Amino acid sequence: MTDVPLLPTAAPGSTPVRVLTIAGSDSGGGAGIQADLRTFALLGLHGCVAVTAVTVQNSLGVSGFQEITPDVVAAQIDSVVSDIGVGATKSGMLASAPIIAAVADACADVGIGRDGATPFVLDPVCASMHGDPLLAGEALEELRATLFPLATIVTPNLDEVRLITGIEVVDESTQRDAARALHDLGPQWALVKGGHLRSSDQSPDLLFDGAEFHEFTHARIDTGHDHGAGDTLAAATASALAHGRSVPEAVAFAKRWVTRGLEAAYPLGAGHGPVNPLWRVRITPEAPAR
Ligand SMILES: Nc1ncnc2c1ncn2[C@@H]1O[C@H](COP(=O)(O)OP(=O)(O)O)[C@@H](O)[C@H]1O
Ligand SMILES: Cc1ncc(COP(=O)(O)O)c(N)n1
Repeated sequence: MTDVPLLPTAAPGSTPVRVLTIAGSDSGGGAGIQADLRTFALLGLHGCVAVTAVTVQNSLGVSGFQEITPDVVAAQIDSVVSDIGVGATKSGMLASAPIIAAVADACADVGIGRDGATPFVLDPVCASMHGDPLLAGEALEELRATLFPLATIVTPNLDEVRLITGIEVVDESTQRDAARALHDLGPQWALVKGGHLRSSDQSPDLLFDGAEFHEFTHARIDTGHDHGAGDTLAAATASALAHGRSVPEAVAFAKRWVTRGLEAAYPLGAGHGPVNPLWRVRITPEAPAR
């Protein structure tokens, strides 16, 4: 099992480091806001949420979703930041162009993003792992134009890289091309995740800041239970950034965290089970399986 050095935790009774996720709800509990909150809690952070959409989802796929109105999404961000304060923010499913525009305005207003004080991890979620759309097609341009330039780091998977840049990543060289193209869209750092690089026995994630490449890799884990892997990686990155880690340190930490979660992933329902951060909870004696 992968060794994960953990983040410092607050003493009982003292306020933990806070972090905000702007994302959709997954009724199956494996991805989206639920994955983010599992990661935040098990790393000892206090997670706040701005819900963008409620999906009807289980291990087999997403059968529908209801968007939250853009003004309510923006108001959640403002409400949390003005009172509770957050050390970092991550976004996931944003559903539509009007929600993206409202998120961009709200983040800029409260100092979230590369020119503000609060680091912003932008996971440009376009579809679920089952291929069900989670972002309107016409919203891609809004994402590129308004949120990419605000991001401290963007974390697309290879399908999202293709949609955003038109580049098909098949090897190390095209992964570098994609990182350059993503960086040109304005984020401080671009991370091209290699989880979908099925031709490799590795899962190489490539980080680029316009000058230097950093690679984070691990041997590919043979599991069909990888639901929520991207959300978990982005949530752990935001958690480490909230603790003041640099971007390369935060990604290195998050890569180990998601790898450990993939090693401990469990079956759920008839489809894909989730990445599992619950390995952190050690209850003895072990409960019998149900
Ligand atoms: N089978 C696997 N073995 C090891 N790491 C994986 C595997 N699948 C995904 N990962 C890692 O999980 C994280 C999420 O990656 P990816 O699956 O590409 O994103 P998404 O969940 O957004 O589709 C990345 O760090 C990736 O390298
Ligand atoms: C609400 C929500 N957010 C994000 C994902 C992506 O996760 P995955 O790629 O594992 O399906 C999802 N399925 N649902």
